[in-house]
Amino acid sequence: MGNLTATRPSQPWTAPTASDPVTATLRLPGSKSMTARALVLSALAAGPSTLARPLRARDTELMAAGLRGMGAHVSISDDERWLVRPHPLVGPAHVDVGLAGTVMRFVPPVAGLADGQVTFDGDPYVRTRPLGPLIAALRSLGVRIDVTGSGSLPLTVLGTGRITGGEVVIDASASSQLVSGLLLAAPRFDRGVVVRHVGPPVPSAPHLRMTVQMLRAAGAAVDDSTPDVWAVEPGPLTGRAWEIEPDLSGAVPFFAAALVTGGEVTLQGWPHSSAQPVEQLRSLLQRMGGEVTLSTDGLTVRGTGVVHGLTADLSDVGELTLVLTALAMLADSPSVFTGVGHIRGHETDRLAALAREFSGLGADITETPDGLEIRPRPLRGGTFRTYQDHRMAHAAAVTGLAVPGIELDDVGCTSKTMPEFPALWSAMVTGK
Ligand SMILES: O=C(O)C1=C[C@@H](OP(=O)(O)O)[C@@H](O)[C@H](O)C1
Ligand SMILES: C=C(OP(=O)(O)O)C(=O)O
Repeated sequence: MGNLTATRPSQPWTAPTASDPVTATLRLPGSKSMTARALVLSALAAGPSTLARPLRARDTELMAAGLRGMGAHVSISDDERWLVRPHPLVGPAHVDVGLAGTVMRFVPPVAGLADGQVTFDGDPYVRTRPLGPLIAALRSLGVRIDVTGSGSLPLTVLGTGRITGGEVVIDASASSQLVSGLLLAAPRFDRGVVVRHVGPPVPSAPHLRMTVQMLRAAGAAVDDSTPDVWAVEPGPLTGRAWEIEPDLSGAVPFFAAALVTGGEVTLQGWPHSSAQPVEQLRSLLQRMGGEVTLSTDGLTVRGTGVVHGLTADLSDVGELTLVLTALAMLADSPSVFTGVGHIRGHETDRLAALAREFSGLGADITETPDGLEIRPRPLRGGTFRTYQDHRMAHAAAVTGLAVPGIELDDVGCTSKTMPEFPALWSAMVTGK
């Protein structure tokens, strides 16, 4: 385990401990997943688009820069409203994917539609994240790709301005993004696409539903009525005004603070109908002892200060595993999480990282092939390494509410999806 060296200087941080129940009303940044999809669909559309309240963070800025490098006009100077004016896509260009799964998997299909060469690379660790099935699928749909390194990245897409498309079989058990990437660009393929998944289950079903929903909102004809098969008709995408919802996964550590401290946290600006898995989250937090309500004020989570253990298959919501693990550490009974073997291929091997760092604080935690088993017992303060993983930092922050002296080696990794995390968190905990 252990990520390769990052270029960004690390930012040590001591997680604040809560002396009182946390009470906060928060306005949080936009959804990473919606911002990424809206940028891609807008760059491929026939007319201009706007993104209201997008996420400004490393992943989405890299997405904007990647599309801009291929010729799209993407203006992100206004925090509240980004503008995208499509323009014929051309190479040569270089796309820095950082550590972003969305950029590494959504942009290569777009590059196949560009006329010219587009090179891709990113942080050292991203080269280990699964990409092979997407490369193979794109090749079988008519895209020329040179893999120049020993793994999947770095690579060069030799775009010709068009992709034939058609039927393709893919094993997307490592990441739903392998399918989303193909679908988002597919309306612009000559024959559209029929993607058939064959293999162990595809994780993150809600993210695939978001892809289909946003494609349809942009005017694409998508058939997802057969399990594990997605068909996208060729046709123009329309430019539109995208309303980006607050990021639910980014809100989860704040909601967890309500459970741990017996407080109340409200996320403002939550829509009545959401593209994110709010019902799954509600059920998980309620089973752990929280109360989740939606009102005109927003989405509110209340806790009692007593957290219950949880046995759950988290395959739909793998990115929540880290904060739920922190909650499970503070629970009144054991927890068993399954269905998340694929998060070993996220920003770091998350199961190994969680087991290692929580063990270092005195936890009784066992890593299984596809999950974790946690038997709560008192934890002690100590160093918690984050491995460039924003959600490891979120987990450590939640633990620090109840355990004094949790020292993160680097909280700067939260810039991947929420640069303001340390400031927002400290303000919420200290009430200042
Ligand atoms: O499509 C998306 O926006 C995402 C899909 C999921 O990826 P995996 O299916 O690889 O888990 C999720 O974990 C990631 O944070 C965002
Ligand atoms: C898995 C995640 O990110 P990525 O989009 O880089 O896969 C995540 O944000 O938890």
